[in-house]
Amino acid sequence: MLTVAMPKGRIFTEALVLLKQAGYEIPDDLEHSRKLMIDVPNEQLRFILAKPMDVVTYVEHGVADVGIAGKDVLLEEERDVYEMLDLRISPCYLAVAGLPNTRVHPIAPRVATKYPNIASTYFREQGEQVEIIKLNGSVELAPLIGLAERIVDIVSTGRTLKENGLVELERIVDVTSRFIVNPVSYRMQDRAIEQMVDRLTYAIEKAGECNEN
Ligand SMILES: Nc1ncnc2c1ncn2[C@@H]1O[C@H](COP(=O)(O)OP(=O)(O)OP(=O)(O)O)[C@@H](O)[C@H]1O
Ligand SMILES: O=P(O)(O)OC[C@H]1O[C@H](OP(=O)(O)OP(=O)(O)O)[C@H](O)[C@@H]1O
Repeated sequence: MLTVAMPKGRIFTEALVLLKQAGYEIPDDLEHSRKLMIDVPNEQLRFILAKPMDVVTYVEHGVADVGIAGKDVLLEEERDVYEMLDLRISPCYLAVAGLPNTRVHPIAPRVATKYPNIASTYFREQGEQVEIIKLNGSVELAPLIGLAERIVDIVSTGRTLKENGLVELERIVDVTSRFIVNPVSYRMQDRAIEQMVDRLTYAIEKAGECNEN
């Protein structure tokens, strides 16, 4: 049996569509109950439902063999997992944003973000020294209230930036969800995992063809 760590929230629905396209039987419980661990004996799968940032932790520790995680999460913390597939779902990107005509503080520029590592690497590569302020959400609030001049955050439709009067300043990196695998599971359960990779690859290609038409 393979244990699959699924991210609750935004990615979940799109991931289920992909799994269904790959021909997996998805029980109603997975979509509609509050259960966090659901077995699908016919498929030899156990699903666990975790916060998106925690999926990688479950897979890294081997309590889940495989999982689905945003590239943003994988970039933020270096983890010992294999990234096997770009599932091409939940697309968005990480960007630097601020109020229009943002004046960066000359001595102590501050950047608020949920992604302190990605942000500090980015500004270091740009040759800019900044103070990173870690937030857990509602990051767009920071420039409005004077906590930081700039933010690094996810942009998808751009609606949150727009409705808060912020503008995108620089685009950092594109993000989609990835299929990740525990390295030991990959050795011990290679056939089952390869089969899942093949089925998902087929579903990704099928979804790609549908988008083209
Ligand atoms: N507009 C978006 N905002 C945030 N994440 C997005 C967006 N579009 C796609 N994603 C992807 O979804 C993942 C986050 O999903 P979600 O927002 O459900 O989790 P979360 O932010 O951890 O949840 P919560 O808001 O409950 O803390 C990201 O890691 C990213 O890969
Ligand atoms: O470009 P958009 O389509 O508006 O999406 C981007 C927004 O969505 C996410 O926030 P979320 O709703 O997850 O809330 P959070 O700020 O609490 O993380 C993200 O952090 C942005 O704020």
